[in-house]
Amino acid sequence: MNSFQSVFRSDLFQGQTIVVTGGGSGIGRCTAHELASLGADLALVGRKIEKLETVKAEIAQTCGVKVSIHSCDIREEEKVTATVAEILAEHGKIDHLINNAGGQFPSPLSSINAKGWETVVRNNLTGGFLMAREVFNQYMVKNLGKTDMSITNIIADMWNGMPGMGHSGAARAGMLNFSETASLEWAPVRVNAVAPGFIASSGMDTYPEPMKQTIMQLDKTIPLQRLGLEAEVSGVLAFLCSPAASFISGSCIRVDGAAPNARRIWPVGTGKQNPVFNSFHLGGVPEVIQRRDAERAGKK
Ligand SMILES: CCCCCCC/C=C/C(=O)SCCNC(=O)CCNC(=O)[C@H](O)C(C)(C)COP(=O)(O)OP(=O)(O)OC[C@H]1O[C@@H](n2cnc3c(N)ncnc32)[C@H](O)[C@@H]1OP(=O)(O)O
Ligand SMILES: NC(=O)C1=CN([C@@H]2O[C@H](COP(=O)(O)OP(=O)(O)OC[C@H]3O[C@@H](n4cnc5c(N)ncnc54)[C@H](OP(=O)(O)O)[C@@H]3O)[C@@H](O)[C@H]2O)C=CC1
Repeated sequence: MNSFQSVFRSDLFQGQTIVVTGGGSGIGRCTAHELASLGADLALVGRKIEKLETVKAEIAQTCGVKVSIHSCDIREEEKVTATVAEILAEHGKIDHLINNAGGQFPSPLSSINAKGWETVVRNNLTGGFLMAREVFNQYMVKNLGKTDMSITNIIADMWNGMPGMGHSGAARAGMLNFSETASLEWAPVRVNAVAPGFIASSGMDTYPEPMKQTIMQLDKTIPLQRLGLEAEVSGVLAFLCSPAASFISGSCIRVDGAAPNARRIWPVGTGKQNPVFNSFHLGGVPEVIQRRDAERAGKK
């Protein structure tokens, strides 16, 4: 990625500092490029410093914004407190926090032990809470009303449950509720959630090959007929930090191609490629009903 072409105005975040957790790969890396291309100074947080160094070097090739990098496991309370203090010492301010770091291991519920459950809940709920609390307490609460500030929590499109993702789904549901409560307690700081569906991100490479193959074939079940792109999430994250979203708080924006709307009762899409849809908008007795009645009659 040599340069990021954003749809937003190139000086949108000039003079602002934005913290992106998980900025070393996938959606976080893409978001870092997008925000930097819009003039934001960045603080990138992740466990592996080498990944953050690479993204910092990539951004340095394309724009002159300030980028600081911070090795921190967001599950470690003391480390999070120290990291936010470090960011403030370097940048002097935090206008927006994008709580993107997260992840899980796929496993059926019956095989998850207490340590594994705890690991994933800490990664996708406690860690985001700690980051948000520290950014709010150390900076935002002292600057309320002076400028538009926001916190955006990445969750995941796991509505109605997802086999293999029980621990993560429970944590993400918690993160959504945390976002809603924080939007009440911390106003006028805007607190929102973004729920990506299946995104073809580098994060997908962490899954075993058979699962990746299954995910690649999910495009047929998604109404928009494809997986999402990292940039389609980063665009929404940039929007939520921008003045265009100044009256949006306590919300969750889904970025999922309408995947949860397709309940797999019948095929998705309209027009000739969808035999079920065709069968009942032409008037008369739909073909499916005729077939059902014929089958029933045959069974008598
Ligand atoms: C079904 C479709 C799936 C699509 C989902 C779509 C939505 C979501 C998409 C994404 O999230 S994309 C992002 C992808 N990236 C990741 O998910 C990150 C990959 N995972 C990790 O980095 C790590 O697994 C972790 C979750 C951060 C945990 O790492 P950590 O180093 O902290 O823990 P470990 O020491 O490895 O393990 C601790 C503990 O957890 C249990 N455990 C770990 N792995 C497994 C496993 N594969 N199966 C069962 N249990 C596991 C276990 O109790 C570990 O303790 P020990 O046994 O090692 O003592
Ligand atoms: N791709 C998808 O389809 C979807 C992704 N999501 C979520 O979006 C977010 C980004 O995912 P994606 O870019 O795809 O995947 P990645 O695995 O590429 O990104 C996750 C990032 O989070 C960092 N991270 C993970 N755990 C911690 C931790 N404990 N402390 C600090 N940093 C951590 C990782 O860096 P490091 O290893 O250096 O710590 C990594 O850079 C995640 O929360 C993911 O669960 C949600 C729905 C769908």
